[in-house]
Amino acid sequence: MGEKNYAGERFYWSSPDGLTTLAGLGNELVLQTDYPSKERFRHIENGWKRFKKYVYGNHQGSNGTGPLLFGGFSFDPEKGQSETWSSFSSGSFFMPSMMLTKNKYEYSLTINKVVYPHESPRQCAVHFHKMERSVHRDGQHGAGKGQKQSECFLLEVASAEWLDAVKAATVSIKNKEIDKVVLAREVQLSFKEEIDLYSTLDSLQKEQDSCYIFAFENGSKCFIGATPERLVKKEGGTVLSTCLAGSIRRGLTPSEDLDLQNELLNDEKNLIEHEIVVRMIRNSLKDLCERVYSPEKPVIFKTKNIQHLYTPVRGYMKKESSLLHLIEKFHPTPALGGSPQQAAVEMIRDIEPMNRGWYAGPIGWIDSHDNGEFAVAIRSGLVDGKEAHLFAGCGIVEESDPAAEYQETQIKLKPMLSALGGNYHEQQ
Ligand SMILES: C=C(O[C@H]1C=CC=C(C(=O)O)[C@@H]1O)C(=O)O
Ligand SMILES: [Mg+2]
Repeated sequence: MGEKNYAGERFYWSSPDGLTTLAGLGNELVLQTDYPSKERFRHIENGWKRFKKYVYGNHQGSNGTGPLLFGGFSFDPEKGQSETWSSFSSGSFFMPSMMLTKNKYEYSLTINKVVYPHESPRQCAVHFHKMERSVHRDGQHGAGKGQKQSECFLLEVASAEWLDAVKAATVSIKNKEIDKVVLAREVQLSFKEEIDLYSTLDSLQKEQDSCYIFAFENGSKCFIGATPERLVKKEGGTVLSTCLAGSIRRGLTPSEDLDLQNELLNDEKNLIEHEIVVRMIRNSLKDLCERVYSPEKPVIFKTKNIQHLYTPVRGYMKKESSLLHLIEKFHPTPALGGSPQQAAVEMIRDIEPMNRGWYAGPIGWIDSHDNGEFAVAIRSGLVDGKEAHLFAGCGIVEESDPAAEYQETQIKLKPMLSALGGNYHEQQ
């Protein structure tokens, strides 16, 4: 919805448990940062704090209603700019002019307005009425025209270099320079026709119901995806994070699927990949929380195309720590970066043959009470007219085999390829 008045200024978010769905229109307030360091999290936080001092009324609505920010951060602010991501800052958030929230079965409409000194209360009241009426008028838009089987050329970017990088990483791990690093690659798509964002979102929503579905529109570009990985959810003093790392394909029959599940639960290479993430998240939370709970062993998490090892981690904070501070502590977890964190990020910067932009960065929302939820923007793509850039990565550990990791990225690309609905032809 909102295409006529708000194209380029829209977002969509839905969490897998169906608890919170948000659709926002219009950039009523924009907070952006280009700080090339961890300072970027505080920069956004300070901007939001300053703004909140002037928020009228004490909003006590349910989750994801009232004035809130939606946005995200790039993976690595020190990587430098690229043509593809040129309009994306290292952190960018907006408070929508209008937002529809669905909490399970309850719908709420939020209208935000920044009031300037010259505006009278009457003018504001007229504005709120107008906005509310526009929702009813605009409500019928948004059904996807359907882009199924649109012809599309698919170009694998630097896959030979990526395989070399995976090999080089396993050598560094054997030499004890690093424990784990996540390496990602890019695929470029050129469609004959404009990509239909509605159909894409619709397919993701239907096909990837165990994932967070997100779309962040920025001018003519839209960053969109279906990620299974929560970074952090904060509700009052309760913090929930999720470790998702270690993967295997889905079986073609229920019994093959179960065999693969058992194989993954007992596979040493994948258990190491996973354990490194759990250790880091647990330790980060222990610094901030008086109690941290997580099961001893991972369980299986399935999406339509892939199965993962999964460990939830929950903590109760000692003293209030902000959501953006939690993001600063966690990002990037070893599910996206590696371990040790700094060495892994530097290695990615040096040997990964692409610029991640917002891929694998934190994306989500934060309300005026500092509650909110962020996911890690994987299984995602940047859509621009007829073009799309898709990304997929793998956790590399000592036992990693480049060809097997390549296969894993192929599976991770499937959700976006399917949602975009192309009839794909490989371009050499
Ligand atoms: C980096 C990605 O996946 C991460 C999340 C889950 C499992 C992963 C793995 O098994 O390698 C990755 O760490 C991606 O999908 O691009
Ligand atoms: Mg893996």
